[in-house]
Amino acid sequence: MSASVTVRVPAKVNVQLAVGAARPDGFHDLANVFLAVSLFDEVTATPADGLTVSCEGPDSDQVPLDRSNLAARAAELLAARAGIEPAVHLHIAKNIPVAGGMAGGSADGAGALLACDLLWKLDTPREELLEICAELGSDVPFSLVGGAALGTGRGEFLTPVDAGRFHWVFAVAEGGLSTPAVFREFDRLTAGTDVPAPEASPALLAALASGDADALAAVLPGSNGLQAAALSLRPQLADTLAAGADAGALAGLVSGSGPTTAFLVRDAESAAKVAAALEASGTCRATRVTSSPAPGATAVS
Ligand SMILES: C[C@@](CO)(OP(=O)(O)O)[C@H](O)COP(=O)(O)OP(=O)(O)OC[C@H]1O[C@@H](n2ccc(N)nc2=O)[C@H](O)[C@@H]1O
Ligand SMILES: Nc1ncnc2c1ncn2[C@@H]1O[C@H](COP(=O)(O)OP(=O)(O)O)[C@@H](O)[C@H]1O
Repeated sequence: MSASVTVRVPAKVNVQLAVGAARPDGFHDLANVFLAVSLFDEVTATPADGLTVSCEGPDSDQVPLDRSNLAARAAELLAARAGIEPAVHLHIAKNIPVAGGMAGGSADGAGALLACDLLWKLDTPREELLEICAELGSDVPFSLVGGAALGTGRGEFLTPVDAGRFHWVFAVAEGGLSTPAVFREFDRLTAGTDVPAPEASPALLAALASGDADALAAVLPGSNGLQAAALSLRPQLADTLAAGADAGALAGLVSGSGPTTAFLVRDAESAAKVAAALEASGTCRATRVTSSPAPGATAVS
């Protein structure tokens, strides 16, 4: 019998993020078109006496190792439902930027949930796993499912959508941005205006399904409703977006709440060139070359 289970989980970019007005519970209704990209964290669950977390990777010093870690919270919630002790060590191999708008914490939560479910042989129905994900956070259900999906409600109700293959370069910023702070800035910037109910764009969904990079590039500008708020809190991101455009990206946008920026490029060759130019521009800390769609949480051992 294997002594541990490792699950690989993708990062995401939001090709559309339509944001409604703040709800009474403080959340915002969204039309959130999620796309999983080939940048992965890995979560390994190993039997242990208690619940512990460790993390390795370039940003690992920014990851909490206590029970506030979403991976630990996932193990606790699953164990409580099953009526067992969360006796597991969770090791996170982290590649997804922390507090970068790429759902890295959500990925680890979904990864830990699946890893513990397999380790403890619980065989929890998919629907129940998705309920636990939604309890962990708005983005966590999508991390489990991956691919491409429209998220409604606060992003937790998912409908799969068609997506062709696309190539992306991500520019990782220095430091993170707090998701609640970006939503608060959205509220400040839209105060006194009529914020329409969020709706997925049929043109964007058609472009996503077509796999035609030029068609998707044409509809990406303005598709992220949090971009103005992220730029307001981090004006330097405008320089990164300009550097990506100068480097030949077909389109650029802030990834979710930022501060990572995402650049749609034509192919793998163009991705390498755009990544090199972005790194040389001095407007970002690092780059990651990816493609989409990527699968959701998947056991690899
Ligand atoms: C903005 C998005 C876009 O996919 O992700 P990031 O770009 O940060 O990764 C998500 O909506 C983030 O989802 P997630 O990071 O899971 O957020 P949660 O833990 O559920 O909520 C954190 C906080 O963000 C705000 N929040 C989140 C989701 C939502 N629909 N409305 C909100 O106002 C609330 O202030 C909430 O207290
Ligand atoms: N496993 C985890 N990985 C990263 N951050 C985590 C994790 N668990 C909890 N966090 C907390 O969540 C915050 C948001 O992290 P993250 O999910 O990476 O960003 P974003 O919400 O922008 O996608 C971090 O600053 C950190 O305090």
